[in-house]
Amino acid sequence: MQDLSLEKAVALLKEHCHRVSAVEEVPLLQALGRILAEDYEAGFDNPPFDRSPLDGYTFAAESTAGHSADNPAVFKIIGEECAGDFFDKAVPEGSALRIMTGGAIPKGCNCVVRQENVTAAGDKLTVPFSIAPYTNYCYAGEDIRKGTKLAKKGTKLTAAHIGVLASMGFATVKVLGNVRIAIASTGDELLQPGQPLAPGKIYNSNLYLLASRLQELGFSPEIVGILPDDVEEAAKVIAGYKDRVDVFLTTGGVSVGKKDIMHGVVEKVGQRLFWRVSMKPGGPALAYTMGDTLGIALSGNPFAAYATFELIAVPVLSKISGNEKILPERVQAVLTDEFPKASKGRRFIRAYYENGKVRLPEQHASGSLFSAVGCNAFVDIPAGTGKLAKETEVDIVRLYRVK
Ligand SMILES: Nc1nc2c(c(=O)[nH]1)N[C@H]1C(S)=C(S)[C@@H](COP(=O)(O)OP(=O)(O)OC[C@H]3O[C@@H](n4cnc5c(N)ncnc54)[C@H](O)[C@@H]3O)O[C@H]1N2
Ligand code: MOO
Repeated sequence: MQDLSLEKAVALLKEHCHRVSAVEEVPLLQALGRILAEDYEAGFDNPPFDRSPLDGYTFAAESTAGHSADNPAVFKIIGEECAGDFFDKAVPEGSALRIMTGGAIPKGCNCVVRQENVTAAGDKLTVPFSIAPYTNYCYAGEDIRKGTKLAKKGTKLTAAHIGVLASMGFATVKVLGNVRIAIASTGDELLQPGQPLAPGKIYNSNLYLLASRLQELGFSPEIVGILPDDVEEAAKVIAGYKDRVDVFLTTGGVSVGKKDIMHGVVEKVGQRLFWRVSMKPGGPALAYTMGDTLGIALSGNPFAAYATFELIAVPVLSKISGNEKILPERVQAVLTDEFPKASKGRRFIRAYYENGKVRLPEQHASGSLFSAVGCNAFVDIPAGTGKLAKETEVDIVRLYRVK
């Protein structure tokens, strides 16, 4: 089988997506972290009425013109209004209404004075100063004007979004349907963090990296754990997910080593779609179908797993979920550092992109993860490229929201 280009590999996987998830309507309190399936717009001004920001008195400010401590303005208090009440009559000139914070300012009034600054005795209010119209006055729509775009389709809902949607009366929201994803790592060398380190062993970082990245992208993967380097055993576990998940994601065991079990697993559980993609890192990526489930088996090297996850798996997850926002974005940028190695084949290197410029860390090995921290892009280096000098214009793949 000839190596496929990255684009062809992604296209092949997309052709085999059997399920595109349906939009769900969920109660607002269950929507945190979910992805909006449509744009949300304000249907009314919020607050819906002009209101008081203080506990005090409201009246027509004009009646205080020219008044002072020596010559205070005097009003007749004709009633009171708390937040939630609605005083539906107009307040006549020379009259005032006691009002609490959040109360609707009635007709005939256009200011509020703090109760500490005035004197009330029986129904007589004494105001020892003059006050300009619309002082201490909150307008309807001060927070959100009718028609404001509250959140766009594809937004991952944060606590603040949920609060805003609640303030606009939405009891439920339409979100993209959940994509069912299971994730496992393969390798007898792997230990779970928390276990004591032992000779020849390493900790399983891939599963933590990719499961977390999936969550960043708005997915909730099922964590399968570590599968042993044993075809029978691994195949048994993976076959248990057939048709139960949309995507079964693994790392490791896809190259040509003695323990590279995923080839044997695929023979047992499904049909191979491709093996090997013309790229570094992660070239030995393997993909298969298992009934309606897509299997994506990425290389074990942590940076290879990360890069191929973004470049191969994310476009597929974008298609299944209907969330185009998570797709890596292609832009051009100018290198601020040199990359001294020639690239025989197509290569993706980690980078930090900002304002048209792209910086490179020192370490680029597939087995090194640390230097990817803080990176937010990959440089896409075409096959047959020599050393890259500073100031070279390069193609960049920007990752979704990695800051
Ligand atoms: N003779 C050849 N050897 C290799 C080739 C080749 O073409 N011919 N390809 C190399 C390339 S490129 C890659 S990439 C790796 C891919 O190997 P596998 O995907 O089979 O992955 P493993 O062998 O299982 O692991 C590779 C490496 O990564 C470490 N690893 C694995 N899983 C994890 C994990 N969950 N967390 C952290 N680190 C992990 C593993 O211990 C190995 O060091 O093959 C090359 N070999
Ligand atoms: O993907 Mo391997 O990690 O290309 O060397």
